[in-house]
Amino acid sequence: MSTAQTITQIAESLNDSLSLRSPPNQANNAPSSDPQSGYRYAHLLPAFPKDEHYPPLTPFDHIDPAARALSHPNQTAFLDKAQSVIEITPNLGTEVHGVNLAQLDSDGRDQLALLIARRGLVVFRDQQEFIDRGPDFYLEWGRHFGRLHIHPTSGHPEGYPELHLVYKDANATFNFERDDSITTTLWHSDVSYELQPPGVTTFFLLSQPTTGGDTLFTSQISTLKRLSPQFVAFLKTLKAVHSGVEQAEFSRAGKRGGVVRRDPVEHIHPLVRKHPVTGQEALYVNRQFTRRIVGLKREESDTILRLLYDHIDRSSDLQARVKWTPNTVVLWDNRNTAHSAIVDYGDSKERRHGARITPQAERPIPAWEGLDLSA
Ligand SMILES: O=C(O)CCC(=O)C(=O)O
Ligand SMILES: [Fe+2]
Repeated sequence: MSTAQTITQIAESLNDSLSLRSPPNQANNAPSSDPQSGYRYAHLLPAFPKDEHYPPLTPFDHIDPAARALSHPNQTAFLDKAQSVIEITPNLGTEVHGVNLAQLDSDGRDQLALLIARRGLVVFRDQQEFIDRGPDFYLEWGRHFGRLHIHPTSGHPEGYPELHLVYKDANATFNFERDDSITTTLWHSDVSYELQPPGVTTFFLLSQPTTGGDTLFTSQISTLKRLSPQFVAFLKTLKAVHSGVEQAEFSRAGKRGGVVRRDPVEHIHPLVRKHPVTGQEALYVNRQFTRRIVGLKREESDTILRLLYDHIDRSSDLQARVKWTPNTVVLWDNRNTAHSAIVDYGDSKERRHGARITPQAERPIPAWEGLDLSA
């Protein structure tokens, strides 16, 4: 596919609320008539081949990398030579300077997974080697943490369907959030409609705007803790439907003309899940994909979900905001955090181009063992 075709596809296919916002760091982000000419990461631009179709995902046994680090005599040995390790907020987020992710061995990656499980979000600065190693390395990196997910609708670099891209430039003119909502904030946990949603997730920007386009994170361990014990006890008895149907329909919609590589699925997950390694309990609902609480009347379900979404939206005191600098690589635990892009650079003609490596993890473990997920 030519660059021009690729970009046309992008404009046609902005398909998920995450997939099209965008900016560069190392490379050119200046507006030009052909934003792709001379672009350093042109080979990683999103493509939407129309002929891709995948069968349903099959269950698999997930062995959590963080569990392997528990028996290590020094569970944070990979940080021993760091220049600095800073807690971004008390509730979540650690920022690390002076550790080269591209050089982490298997033990180091396991320890990293454990830190991510504990802190929810870990931000690494100055990771040029990681980013420049390219897509084959990204896949090898991600496979350490779990089976790689192929996104059903988002753009990916040609030949690398496992890499999920976010992208916006002067020619990608429309944007789901700004079109039909008063806010671009959309808290979510990635692809929570899958039976085995992602765990340790890696995300970085190849290009970024001069200002704006930060990413928000929140701790779902902390949002849960804010609720009264009585209410939490009730929530633990509940399970909810998470759906990929609207995302697929959005992609299929004529005006965007995007792809649906895998038929959309819905799965039922506990409202409160337990982390397989830390045992910590986290709220597991999100505005983007959670649709209804099983067994409750519609009004009851709507009211409880709205309460929880409002709580997540408003809890700035439980959130961290990542400001992107060139060569930053961010990792989060998709099981106990939620995040949102911030599309405040919408009028800018600059490019924002990000890549996500998305290993799947276990089927969510209910915090209350008695919860029956079979029905
Ligand atoms: O673009 C961002 O800041 C976040 C994108 C996102 O939500 C994702 O890739 O999962
Ligand atoms: Fe996301």
